[in-house]
Amino acid sequence: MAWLTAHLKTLFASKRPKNPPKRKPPTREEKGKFRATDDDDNTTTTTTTSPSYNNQSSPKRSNSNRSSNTNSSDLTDSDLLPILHYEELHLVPQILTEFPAFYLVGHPLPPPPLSQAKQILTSTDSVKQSLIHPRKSTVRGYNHAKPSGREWWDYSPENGGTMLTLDDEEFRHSTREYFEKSIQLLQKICGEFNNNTFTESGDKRVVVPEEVMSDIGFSTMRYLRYSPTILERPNAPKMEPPVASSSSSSHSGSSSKSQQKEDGYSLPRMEAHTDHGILTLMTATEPSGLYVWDRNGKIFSAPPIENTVMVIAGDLMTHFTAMEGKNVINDGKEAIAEGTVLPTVHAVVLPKGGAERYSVAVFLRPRRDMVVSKHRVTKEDGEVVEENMTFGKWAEEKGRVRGRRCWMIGQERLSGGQDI
Ligand SMILES: O=C(O)CCC(=O)C(=O)O
Ligand SMILES: [Fe+2]
Repeated sequence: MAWLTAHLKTLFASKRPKNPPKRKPPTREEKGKFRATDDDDNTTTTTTTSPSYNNQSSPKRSNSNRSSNTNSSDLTDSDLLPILHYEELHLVPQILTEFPAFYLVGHPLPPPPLSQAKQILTSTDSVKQSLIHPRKSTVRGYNHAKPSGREWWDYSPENGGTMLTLDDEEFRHSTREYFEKSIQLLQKICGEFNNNTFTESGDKRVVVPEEVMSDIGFSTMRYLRYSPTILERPNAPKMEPPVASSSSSSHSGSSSKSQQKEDGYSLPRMEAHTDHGILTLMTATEPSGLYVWDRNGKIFSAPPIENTVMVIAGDLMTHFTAMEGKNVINDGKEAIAEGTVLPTVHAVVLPKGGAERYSVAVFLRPRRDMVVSKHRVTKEDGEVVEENMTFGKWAEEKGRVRGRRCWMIGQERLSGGQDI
């Protein structure tokens, strides 16, 4: 992992421009709240990270809530992600510049639909087949990445969530309800960016376009299953020694070719990546195996914590919070200010032991035709023109970056480069 950390450190060590988007700094009291603190004498066994807003109701992080491959006694306060109360959403813009993720407690969401994830992802093969999108979309309906031991189903909000779904009223109802409430919550968080970001002259700055708050755009919800049984392939030896990976793993599907060259010794996983959209809300079953990276390459374990959801930033949030007048696509690192939220690099590696993991991820995304930025293009005759870059094009372009699933700020686009 050390080389990876070092690599990410280099990539994210951006110099600080002089003209960052301004936010009112949190008060001392507020700062104390979003920094996780131990509130129990027995720090080696509880490693509690209770924000000080209300110790009575604050969630405990017990050892059983920790990732099974993390020894909690090795953890210090600075290894823990912050827990925020729903009433403190105004702190999110600040928190997301300091941490790659936060847990939210006291939110108005119903229980996460993890049993629904299990229900649909353990359906029969013929049901799964019937849930595959006619044009094989990897962001609608059923998909699998067998070499990575993972399968997933994406909700289709169009037509009231009645397409590519189970013929089960209860399933449909809870799926739709969780999706809609989660999107409302993420939109509210976006509103906090607009309420708490200021221009040089002290006026409120519209960071997230208003339409993101009023339109679900191309948002979706994903149910995922990670299981060693998905990795199993006919005629494959049960266990092979580890092989240095050529790292051309697929995020979005599998082919028989990729299955053949896949390492025999592997754990169910999702490769390190950033999400396309604005914000992602996540929740999962144990065992965890979810990790997030901060802007300095520091890795945090992000196990599920009861009654909380985790929120991370996607590529577009970086774009929205870039320096005024600068553009991540054209200006790379120069567009990154202190108040810019970087996209959260995250990965899942299931701990050894054979257990399954289910997760739910709700992605807030704008409409695909939303113009994200002006994009400089050099024409054949050498003339440089500005073209509109839509969200759809942005996402497509990212997909073309070979071997990369992270939008590497400040790196040359499409430059190839090392896999991570
Ligand atoms: O399974 C998880 O917790 C993460 C899923 C994820 O990162 C994704 O689908 O983009
Ligand atoms: Fe993701």
